[in-house]
Amino acid sequence: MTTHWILGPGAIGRLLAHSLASLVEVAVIGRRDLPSRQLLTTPEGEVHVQHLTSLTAERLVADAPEPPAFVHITTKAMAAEAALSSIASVLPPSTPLVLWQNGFYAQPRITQMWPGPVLCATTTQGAYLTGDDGVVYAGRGPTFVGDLDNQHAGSAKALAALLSEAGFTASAVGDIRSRLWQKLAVNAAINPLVALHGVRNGELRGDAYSGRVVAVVKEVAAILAKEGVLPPNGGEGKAAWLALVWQVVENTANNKASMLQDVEAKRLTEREAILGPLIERAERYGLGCEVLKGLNRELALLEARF
Ligand SMILES: NC(=O)C1=CN([C@@H]2O[C@H](COP(=O)(O)OP(=O)(O)OC[C@H]3O[C@@H](n4cnc5c(N)ncnc54)[C@H](OP(=O)(O)O)[C@@H]3O)[C@@H](O)[C@H]2O)C=CC1
Ligand SMILES: CC(C)(CO)C(=O)C(=O)O
Repeated sequence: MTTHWILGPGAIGRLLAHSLASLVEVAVIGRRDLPSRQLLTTPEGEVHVQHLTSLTAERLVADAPEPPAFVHITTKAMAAEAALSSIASVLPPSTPLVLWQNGFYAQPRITQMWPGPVLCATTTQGAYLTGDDGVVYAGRGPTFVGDLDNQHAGSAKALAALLSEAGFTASAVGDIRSRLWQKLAVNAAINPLVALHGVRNGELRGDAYSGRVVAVVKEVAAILAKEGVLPPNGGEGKAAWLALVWQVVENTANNKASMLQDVEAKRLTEREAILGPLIERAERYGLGCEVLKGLNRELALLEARF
């Protein structure tokens, strides 16, 4: 049996571990010990119990086990590089990595520094933790896999096939870069506003926030046009981005977005991975991004109080 290491035993990491465990050998690696008896609550409310091999990075490095076929990095975006460094000494440099982060921060950095294949996965599967021994699989959604330079189509295809067998709806794609930016655009329009104002996604439709959503999308659409990311669904410019954002707001109206959950738990948000790349590109292309900068500043001030 091949082995997959899952580095970052959070919501997505544990969902992945539960899903893959019957097909490949799985080890979940974190910063602290977790119980091996783990619960998964399905979207239909069924509870499955599974024993997962879980160990700390420190213990893994001390044991120096046989190298894995894949390492999935399932930390938050800003933690991905530190997590990888913590186990890099026991990884052959040719080990394929799979990055599951939102945003466009970890992906280009790790692709540039890691000698082996680096696949990126973008998913709309939804999951959240209920403690050290439980994860709720909150909603099903597609997963796309590919690498930023389109050099590893074979690995992406093999991984997508395995993920599909494990119950994900996964496809290998040749445009993962655009898909990551597309998700980032939606996250930039929704997450900071709901996190700052403590509201569910659907409330963005009201008069208090809708103008601010439009203002964010206007800046994002201009930046992505310069970046060469095509507007979604074959549409044109800002209108197409806005239509996508309102569609996601509608579909997730009752959601507490991930950034709001982070703020409520007083955890650092993924603002640097979502707003950061947009602001950096805007500055590179000489475009205004005062709205994005303002949101970033407000979030930074909020985080400073944690
Ligand atoms: N949850 C979801 O529904 C979705 C999440 N995503 C994306 O997936 C990524 C992960 O999100 P999610 O699973 O929700 O996040 P979580 O916060 O639930 O999980 C992150 C995990 O990473 C661990 N971690 C942090 N630093 C390290 C380290 N140095 N070494 C090992 N483990 C570490 C944390 O452990 P500790 O307890 O020690 O802090 C935690 O278990 C994010 O980029 C998110 O945007 C994408 C789509 C959906
Ligand atoms: C699409 C959205 C905004 C759904 O809540 C999301 O991806 C998130 O919460 O991070």
